[in-house]
Formats: sequence, structure tokens, C-alpha cells
Amino acid sequence: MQVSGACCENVLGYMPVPVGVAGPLRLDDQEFQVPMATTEGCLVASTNRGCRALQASGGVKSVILNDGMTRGPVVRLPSAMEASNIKLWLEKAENFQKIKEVFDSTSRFARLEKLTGCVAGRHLFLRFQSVTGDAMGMNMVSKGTEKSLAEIQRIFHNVEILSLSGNYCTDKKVAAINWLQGRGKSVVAEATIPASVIQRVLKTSAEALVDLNISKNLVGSAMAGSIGGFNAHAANIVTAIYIATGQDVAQNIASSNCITLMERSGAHGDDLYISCTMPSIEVGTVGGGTVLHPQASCLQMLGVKGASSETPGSNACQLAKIVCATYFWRTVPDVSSSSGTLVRAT
Ligand SMILES: CC(C)(COP(=O)([O-])OP(=O)([O-])OC[C@H]1O[C@@H](n2cnc3c(N)ncnc32)[C@H](O)[C@@H]1OP(=O)([O-])[O-])[C@@H](O)C(=O)NCCC(=O)NCCSC(=O)C[C@@](C)(O)CC(=O)[O-]
Ligand SMILES: NC(=O)C1=CN([C@@H]2O[C@H](COP(=O)(O)OP(=O)(O)OC[C@H]3O[C@@H](n4cnc5c(N)ncnc54)[C@H](OP(=O)(O)O)[C@@H]3O)[C@@H](O)[C@H]2O)C=CC1
Repeated sequence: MQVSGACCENVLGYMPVPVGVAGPLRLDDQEFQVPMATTEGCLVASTNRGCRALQASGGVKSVILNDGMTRGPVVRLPSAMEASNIKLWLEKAENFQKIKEVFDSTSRFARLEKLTGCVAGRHLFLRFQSVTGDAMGMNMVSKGTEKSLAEIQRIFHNVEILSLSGNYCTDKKVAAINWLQGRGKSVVAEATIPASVIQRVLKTSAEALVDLNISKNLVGSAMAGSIGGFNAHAANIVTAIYIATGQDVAQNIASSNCITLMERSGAHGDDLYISCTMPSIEVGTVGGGTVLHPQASCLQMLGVKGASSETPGSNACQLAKIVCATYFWRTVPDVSSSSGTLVRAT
């Protein structure tokens, strides 16, 4: 009943995917049991191992650096001069305000925060960035963008609207813009693991982990020409949580952008400081697949089901932090297993 017309058409059944749980995950002085839907053996086990290491270390701290879903339409003008003129016009505070009023009128929660442009000949690409409450926000931002474009066209009659999405958003494709400017929630998480825990739980040393992280996640990814892939496999954790919690799974592309950094720390340099920076986590706790019962139950497990009545947007932000922290907890076994147990694990 909730599926047809909302989540799928021509429905012929459903595909059961096993759901495991990893935890307790200690994040910002709270504990979470994280549901992960996957068919890849060892994914949950290894995440659990990371949880154990970090549990003994006092857990992870995280912060939301930026919150804004984007839609990037393309319009065409008769000349590059006219395309540039509109870009410059939109950059003036009073004109941004005019467009913002139109955009914000389309939703109780979507609020235009930023509007940037890029000219390619007589093509003008715009990037509307908006907070979207607890929703991931693609429908909401698309609605606001459509109405804003109509207003721009009312003022500049020769604007030809080519596509509501000009791939400048960028949604569901690899793109440097999301890595550089962020999309959805931008999160950073950090923790320090004492040498004793590294030795006992992970059976390795801070020195070996730092060395391997540089060689693999930094130099290796640089040599491969990676965009946002400075990690072992954030995509595994992002996707498993997205399936379990009713996210738009195709958004695992930008959502998995992540750089993992490791340094030796402490008086003897044998403790390990780690951070994970994920600039484009696209999640919501309202709308899309979050309305389905099993997915809503998984959100409930994390204490972020539905809309936050106190602070709209805080449930979605908390979910983004959990996604980042879960990969964070997983990143230590990822790197340590890369040196020896990768084949045994698969
Ligand atoms: C919604 C439609 C298909 C309507 O399309 P329409 O042409 O207005 O529909 P129609 O009523 O004229 O029917 C035409 C045919 O479509 C099919 N059809 C039509 N409706 C149904 C239905 N309910 N259930 C099953 N089949 C349906 C069906 O085959 C039907 O033929 P008929 O059977 O009548 O001879 C169309 O408007 C459409 O394709 N919209 C796009 C929706 C979409 O793709 N949304 C995904 C989100 S986009 C995204 O995720 C990525 C993005 C956009 O961000 C990436 C980017 O940046 O580019
Ligand atoms: N259209 C597109 O181009 C694309 C669509 N999608 C799909 O879009 C869907 C997600 O779109 P999204 O915009 O997130 O969801 P919805 O389209 O479901 O929009 C959210 C709705 O919930 C309402 N709402 C109630 N409480 C809240 C709250 N606290 N915070 C935010 N909204 C609230 C909003 O109100 P109000 O009406 O006041 O805004 C709005 O009507 C997914 O199914 C996804 O797969 C994915 C990619 C592209």
C-alpha cells in the first residue's frame, strides 16, 4: 500500500537482503547499534571489530561542517555576454534575496542558502543549495529550482531553460564539485586509539597503520587519479546503511567521498590519531524509502526516525554523523586487514 505510487511501480514482490548489526558504536558520548543490509560476508564482522577497538578508546567525536542539498540546472542565452550578465546579476545580494523568496515559498523546510553560477560559452549552469529539514531533499530542491528558474526567465526573457538538472548538481555521478564544495551533509569525525588497543585488538602498530594509510589511501589513490576516494571502501558501509534505512542507494556515489588521515600521536608516538572527512553524505529521515516499515524500524533503532519535532534537520544530520562514524570505526580494520587478512576475509 505504501509502496505503489510512492516507492515503486509494477510491483511484483520484494528482495530480502540480510540485515546485520554493528555496535555498540560510541559517537559523541552516545551509543548506537547500527543496522547494515548487505550480502557481503565479513562486512558486519569487521565493522564490529572496529567498534571494539574504538569502544576501548573512548569513541569518536564528529561535527557537521555544512548542510545543503543542491540542484544544478542548465540554461542557454543568445550570447556568452548575456549568460555572464545573469551570473553577475545573481551574485548581487538584493537579487539573490528576490530569488530566495521565490524558492523558499515552495516548501516549509527548504531554504535557499547559496546560489552560484558557472559559464561555458553561452551556457549558464546554476547551483542552488538549500537546507531541506530532515528530508534528503532532491524533490524539494528541484521544486524550488523550477520556480526560481521561472522567475529568472520572467526577468530575463531570452533565458532558454534546457534542463532542470544540467549535471552541475551533481546527482548520482562522480564529480569533483561534490568533493570540493560538498553536497548534503559534510561531516568530519576523529578519535585517538591508544597503542595498547592497537596491539591487543588490531594486532598491529600505529607506525604500520600510518605507513600503510599513506601508501594505499593517499599515494595509491593519487596515482589512480581518484576523486574523493582516499579511503579503503567507505562505499561498503554507506551502501549497507543506505539499504537498511531507506535512503536513495544510487546516491552512494558522492556519499562515499572520504579522506582518511592517520598520524602517530601520544608521548611515545605509538598511539594513533585518525580522522575521516566526508563532504557529501546525502541522507534523509523523511520521504523516499524511509516511509517503509522495515526501513523506518532501522531508523528507529538509531533514534532518528521521521521528522525531528524540536529542530527540523537534526535527525538527518545525526544520521549523516552515524554514517561517517561507522565508516570511521571500520577504517582501522580496513587498513590493518589490507596488509594481510583481506583474502581471508572474503
Ligand atoms: C512518471 C513518468 C513515467 C510519466 O510519464 P508520461 O509519459 O507522462 O506517462 P503517460 O501517462 O503518458 O504513460 C506513458 C507510459 O509510461 C509508463 N507509465 C506511466 N506511468 C506509469 C506508472 N504509474 N506505472 C507504470 N508505468 C507507467 C507506461 O508504460 C505508459 O504507457 P501505457 O501503459 O499507458 O501505454 C515520467 O514523467 C517520468 O519518467 N518522469 C521522471 C521520473 C524519474 O525518473 N524520477 C527519478 C528521479 S530523477 C533522479 O533520481 C536523478 C537525477 C534527475 O537527479 C539525475 C540528474 O541530475 O540528471
Ligand atoms: N526529483 C528528482 O530529481 C529526484 C528525486 N529523488 C527521489 O526524491 C525522494 C526524496 O526527495 P525529498 O525531497 O527528500 O523527499 P519528499 O519529496 O518526500 O519531500 C519531503 C516532504 O516531507 C515534508 N516534510 C515534513 N516534515 C519535514 C521535515 N522535518 N523536514 C523536511 N521535510 C519535511 C516536506 O514538506 P514541504 O512540502 O513543506 O517541503 C515535503 O513535502 C526520494 O524518493 C529520491 O529517490 C532522487 C533524486 C532526484
